[in-house]
Amino acid sequence: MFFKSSRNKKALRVLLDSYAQDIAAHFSLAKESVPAEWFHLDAKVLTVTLPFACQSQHDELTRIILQNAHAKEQGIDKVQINTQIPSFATHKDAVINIKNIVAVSSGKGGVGKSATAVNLAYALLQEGARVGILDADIYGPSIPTMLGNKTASPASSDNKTMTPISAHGIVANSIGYLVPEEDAAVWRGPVASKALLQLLNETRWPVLDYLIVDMPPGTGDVQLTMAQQVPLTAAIVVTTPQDLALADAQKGIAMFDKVDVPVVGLVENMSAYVCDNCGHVAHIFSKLGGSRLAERYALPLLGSLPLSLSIREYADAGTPLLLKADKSDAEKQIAQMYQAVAIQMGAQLSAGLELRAEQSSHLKGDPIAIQIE
Ligand SMILES: Nc1ncnc2c1ncn2[C@@H]1O[C@H](COP(=O)(O)OP(=O)(O)OP(=O)(O)O)[C@@H](O)[C@H]1O
Repeated sequence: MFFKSSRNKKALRVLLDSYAQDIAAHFSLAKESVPAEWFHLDAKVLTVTLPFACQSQHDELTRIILQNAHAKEQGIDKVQINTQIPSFATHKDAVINIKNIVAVSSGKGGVGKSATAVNLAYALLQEGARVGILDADIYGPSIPTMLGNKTASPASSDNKTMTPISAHGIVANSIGYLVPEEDAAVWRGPVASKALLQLLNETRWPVLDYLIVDMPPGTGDVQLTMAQQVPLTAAIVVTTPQDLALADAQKGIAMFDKVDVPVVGLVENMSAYVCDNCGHVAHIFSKLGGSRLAERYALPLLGSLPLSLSIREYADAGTPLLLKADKSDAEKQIAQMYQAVAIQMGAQLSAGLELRAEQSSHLKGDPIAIQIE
């Protein structure tokens, strides 16, 4: 080992402290959220094991660490960054093979909750996480459209459980794959909640780091029951910046508070429109609403996404914008915004939540293979 004497132990503490500072600053975390256990030093090689996926940041993190004055002093010349996403504690028992379930919700309809859920799922995948998506929007399932597989239907070998649908590296299930839209649209609340629990528990999920749940819009009894019955790790509230949507987003925050599910952050969608021709920025749905709401509730603003033709076109065409190989500059910017949301979500979960006492007893299957097309 590199540090042997007590004097060197002190040097090690100083070194790790200084790395913790660097990493916390990079991810906008408090320094206390970056514990010494993330670091392992062996001779001149520093291994950093992060509890969230951030593949796009590994090179930058390596650069930051190697440039750290203490690292230079101690002759560290190699950095290895690993990802090990843990399972965070929930009030209800975990679902088999799912480490963490994150609800994407909105107080108001049509604010872009499903588009956010889908793009977040692919951003998490690109950052190196294993991801599934569950469409809980029983009354208006749009995930099959956004994944481009409306006519798919989950196979069942035993008539009891379903194999989720694979879509460009993630897995999904939705009531939209199972029954005609007009049938589900007339279900009463208890039937809708039961259908969601069945979808969740009777799907044979591979081992997933995150299952993203696209909740039905609103904060009524159905949403409350769903939030209560599903072992949610945390929730994200999506809003547009105008007053009406913000008022409903507050109801969403209050709903999760009521059922003791932490809100990991807000996403402001359709925050501004940038004209493709002249670059003029128009705040169609008002300005800064998301950041003011985040401030009021002391919640992280995970990201602000523009009103963008590309977001709509890719979502409606069922082709993930994030996975497109030859993105235009504008598309690259949007992809980076979603990646930042994904990284912040993971970082904030690790900063704010306790670990599940039993990490692996509910993980019984094979992990989904990460295949980015
Ligand atoms: N940032 C954006 N820019 C442009 N169009 C968007 C954006 N976000 C979502 N959309 C589009 O707006 C429409 C509604 O989005 P979406 O279905 O995601 O909303 P929702 O909040 O889930 O709706 P619902 O209340 O029906 O569940 C879709 O056509 C989607 O492609």
